[in-house]
Amino acid sequence: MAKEDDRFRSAQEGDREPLFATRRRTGGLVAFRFFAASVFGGICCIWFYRVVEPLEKDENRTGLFRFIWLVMLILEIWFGLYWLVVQSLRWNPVWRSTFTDRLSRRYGDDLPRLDVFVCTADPVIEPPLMVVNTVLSVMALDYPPEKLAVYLSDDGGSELTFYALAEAAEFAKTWVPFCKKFDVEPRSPAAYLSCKASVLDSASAAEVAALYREMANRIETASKLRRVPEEARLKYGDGFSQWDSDATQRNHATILQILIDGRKDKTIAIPTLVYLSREKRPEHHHHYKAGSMNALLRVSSKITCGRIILNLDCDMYANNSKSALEALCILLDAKDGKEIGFVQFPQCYDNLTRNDLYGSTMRVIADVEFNGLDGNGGPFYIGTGCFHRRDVICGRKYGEEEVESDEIQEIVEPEKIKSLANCTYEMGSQWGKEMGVKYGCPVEDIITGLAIQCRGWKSAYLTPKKKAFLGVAPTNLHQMLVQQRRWSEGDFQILLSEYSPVWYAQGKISLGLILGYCCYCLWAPSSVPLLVYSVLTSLCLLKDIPLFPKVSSSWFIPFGYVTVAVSAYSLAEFLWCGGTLRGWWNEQRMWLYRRTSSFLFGFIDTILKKLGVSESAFVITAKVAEEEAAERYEKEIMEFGVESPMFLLLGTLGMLHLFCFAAAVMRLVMTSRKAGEDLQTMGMQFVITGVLVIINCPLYEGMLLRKDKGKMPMSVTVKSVVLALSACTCIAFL
Ligand SMILES: O=c1ccn([C@@H]2O[C@H](COP(=O)(O)OP(=O)(O)O[C@H]3O[C@H](CO)[C@@H](O)[C@H](O)[C@H]3O)[C@@H](O)[C@H]2O)c(=O)[nH]1
Ligand SMILES: [Mn+2]
Repeated sequence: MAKEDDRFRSAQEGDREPLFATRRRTGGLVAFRFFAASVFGGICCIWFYRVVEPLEKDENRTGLFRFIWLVMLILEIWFGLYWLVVQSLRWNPVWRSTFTDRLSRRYGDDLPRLDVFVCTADPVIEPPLMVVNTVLSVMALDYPPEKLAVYLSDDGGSELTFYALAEAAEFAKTWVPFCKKFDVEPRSPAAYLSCKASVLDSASAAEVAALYREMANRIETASKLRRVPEEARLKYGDGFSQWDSDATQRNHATILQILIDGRKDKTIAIPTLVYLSREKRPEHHHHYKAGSMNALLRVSSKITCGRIILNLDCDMYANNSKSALEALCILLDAKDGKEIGFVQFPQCYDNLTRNDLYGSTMRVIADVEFNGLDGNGGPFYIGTGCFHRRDVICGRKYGEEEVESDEIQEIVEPEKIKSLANCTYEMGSQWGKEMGVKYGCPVEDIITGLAIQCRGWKSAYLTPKKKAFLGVAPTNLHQMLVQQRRWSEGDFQILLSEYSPVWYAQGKISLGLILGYCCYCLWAPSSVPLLVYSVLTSLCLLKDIPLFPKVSSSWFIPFGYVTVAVSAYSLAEFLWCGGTLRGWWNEQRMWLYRRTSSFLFGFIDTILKKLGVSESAFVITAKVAEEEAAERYEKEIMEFGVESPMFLLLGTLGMLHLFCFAAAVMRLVMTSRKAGEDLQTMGMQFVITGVLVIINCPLYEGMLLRKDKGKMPMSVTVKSVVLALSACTCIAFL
């Protein structure tokens, strides 16, 4: 690496100035640690109460009651320890800032080659027009075009996507120079034209807009008809001829087309653009996105071989044209930057509604927790918006010398390169294991990032004011839950895998970072305690069994303090990250739903996979919604609509809490003489179940009141009510 850096360094003044700065928090941190200690004190009191209380008044307590008490103790120990682990994310946060002016002064246009990998997999739920907008936005990045190459990996093997990319290659000749000349932002044409419609005063802007609309029309018509226009087939014949007549999404040869070749024609000011659809055969596992990333790594190494790689999902367009320069400020920094293997930007979205009904922003994760991870050694690699050093993602350990790779030796013809993307290429090799992105895990990104960190690299988290990349967040509950199920399952698999942060990473990364990984890797198992705790609380309310100290007792203080302190802190944090009160409330609901459905299913999936019963799959998140559903999303009306076991579980739980709460209130009213006494002993349970009922309101509405297509399917509602009612009846007469 030293050699490389020397080559890029011009002997100018100010060479020693760092290209980025790292800021730590000081004042607030002490207050936070003090607060955290007080909460932990409360948690210890709760544990203590659970242990000593049954010893004190033991008389009329049955075996069942003691058993429940023991369960509560175990659960509270779990919650307390989990809370402790989560504190690692807040213990030592850092913020990075970059000096792009210094970078330009030092390097000018003498920057390393940058290869951008965009992945798409399905022309129906990832519309080609959206994909090419992402591609165009990165082609127009503020970066010397002869040093930039954009690769689109199409796991859908779709002629429509190829056609759209060919159209985009034409349009880029107008779009890229236009962006640079007028310094427009953002550089996704769709985003630019929709948000800046009023600024289109110059003649050239109007011309570009018209050109874009024509192209968009052609692409959308083709997508709608699912047919490529004949004249395009003729025009891009050598591309289309690579599709065999019997090619399908899961069974086709490698298709590789260099649409714009910056190697041959050094005068054009447009980045290289390449379409790749790796070979797929039913008898070979394709390893989802990880497989396509590795194919891209190999193929690009024979075309442009960028020293730096940016990975993007097909919906994540570049919103900030300086992001590449910002990332290079870290990767080219001669001192602290040398140990950094990758630079991660947060995953942000441009289709969010005000109160973020599905909690898609993951505000606190992006604005608090990842800075915490950075302070402990570096954020995770999250699959999109990440700049890697090529040889690091390919397997280089920290301390080893970088292989010089920046000048392309010879131009290899595409026909020769194709074999690198064939199914059999990886057989018997280290690809997917020690080389490239790892296989076998639904969150290939997280495990790959962990492996890189275990090889001695740090990573850095960059959050420029102007968001670097914007994508499409899931717009309905089911998709959200499915996505979270994949994540929780994948993270839990990592915990149990040979790369487990607990054993494998020991001594390789800091304790804080190990705990940081654990927070997410424990998502799936944390579903069980929450489920048991909430159901037990409600059922015991129904049975009139007190589980918590009397409201008037001093033992109540720690319970009250921990609950209030933790909620208030989470609310403050949420507001501080720019959220709304409603948004926080929605987030709490999603917290509950994720945990009691996605994470539980993720947990079960993982166990089944370990037992060899099932394989985990990568369910792609749709990036489009049908019109009515999109309207409901805009109005923040919760979308159910499909029959899903996860909904059945949520519905049953919701109904169970409702019945228990209703029954307990009725009892309170009927026995009004001792109502005060009852409220004292059952107070905490009334509050917990009451909150569960209030938070479930949109669910009840969807099950019982709504008539639109997004309501809960009747079958799910009926099953949920029957299940919850039978459970309550059984328990009531137990
Ligand atoms: O067989 C596949 C499946 C998916 N993809 C692409 O992978 C990306 C991510 O898929 P998406 O359905 O959008 O999943 P998300 O949950 O939104 O993705 C997050 O989580 C994934 C891991 O679970 C990471 O791979 C992603 O980078 C990260 O953004 C998309 O561009 C897909 O086109 C492929 O290329 N091939
Ligand atoms: Mn996505």
